[in-house]
Amino acid sequence: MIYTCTLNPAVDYVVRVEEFNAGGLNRSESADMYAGGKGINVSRVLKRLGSDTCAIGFAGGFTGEFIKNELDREGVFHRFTKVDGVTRINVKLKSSTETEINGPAPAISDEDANRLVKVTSELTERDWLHIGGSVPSSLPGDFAGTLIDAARSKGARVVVDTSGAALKALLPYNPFFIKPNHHELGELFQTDIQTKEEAAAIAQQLIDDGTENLIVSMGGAGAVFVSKEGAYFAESPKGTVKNTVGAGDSMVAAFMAKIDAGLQPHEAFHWAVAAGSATAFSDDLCTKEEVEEVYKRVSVRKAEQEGK
Ligand SMILES: Nc1ncnc2c1ncn2[C@@H]1O[C@H](COP(=O)(O)OP(=O)(O)OP(=O)(O)O)[C@@H](O)[C@H]1O
Ligand SMILES: O=P(O)(O)OC[C@@]1(O)O[C@H](CO)[C@@H](O)[C@@H]1O
Repeated sequence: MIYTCTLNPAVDYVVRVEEFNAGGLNRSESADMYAGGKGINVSRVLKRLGSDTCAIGFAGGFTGEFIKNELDREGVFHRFTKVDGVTRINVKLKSSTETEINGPAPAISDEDANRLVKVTSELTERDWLHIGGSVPSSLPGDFAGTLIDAARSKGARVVVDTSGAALKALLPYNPFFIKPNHHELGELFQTDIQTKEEAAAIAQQLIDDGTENLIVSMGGAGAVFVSKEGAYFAESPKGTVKNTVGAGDSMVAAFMAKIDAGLQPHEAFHWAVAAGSATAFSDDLCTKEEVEEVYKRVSVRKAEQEGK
């Protein structure tokens, strides 16, 4: 079972405004609400791809109920730790550009935090623990590490999808898989990554330090995969981009689903890029059929090794 842990879930409120006028009254043409947050997106895609998954994390208030109802509607198992506060609403404004306003997390009590640690300590060596997204500021700084220790002590495989200081703090846990985008990877090394070759060279340093598999996503420019077996480059297929929210999460879901199904990592990478692009080309997250169609249009090649 692939457990996804979203410490700070959200209702994603997606509004479309033809021409956004900052400081004026805008009327939206459409407004849609989705159960959001990185782990929740990953679980929704895993379910669509046919993998066993369960979403965990903290949820509270009417927004927490909305998320649970939506997951029930899609048949996604969940086991959230109920908190007293209200789960946030994140505004995703689609106009000529995409603007995001992500809300703050509700306060999490020590008792609720301990209840979630107990859930991850019940995993087994057949399970995965994916931890994604921002960490509520009321939690201890090393909370995600505590969850990882609890899951690892039972033999579970750990995947981390955070950024900035949170990602830096979790790298010493040697995750099985991480997927920063090129900005997030550059931020870790205080550099600006422009090309796939630069991304691969920096990713290699993290592999040398103990991360097992790493995808660097680069939006419409494609992605890079690095492991001990070498580096691969993928080109994103062309298409009409409707929504990139959750494109990265779709990649993570497809990579885990295909590894869990026994595929080689570079093959799972090919599916990951297809899932990311399939989500970018649809209004909501990708479906299995969309991923299969886009897969045929993704090209992956092994990177030349230096000196060859
Ligand atoms: N314009 C695009 N055209 C085609 N594919 C795209 C485009 N933008 C994103 N993708 C696909 O989605 C993947 C992930 O995109 P990106 O690098 O933006 O991830 P991200 O920053 O983690 O996204 P998010 O945090 O919004 O989920 C890319 O590697 C690519 O496969
Ligand atoms: O504020 P965080 O936790 O970093 O990111 C949350 C979020 O932007 O990530 C998902 C897309 O990856 C959205 O569903 C959600 O709103």
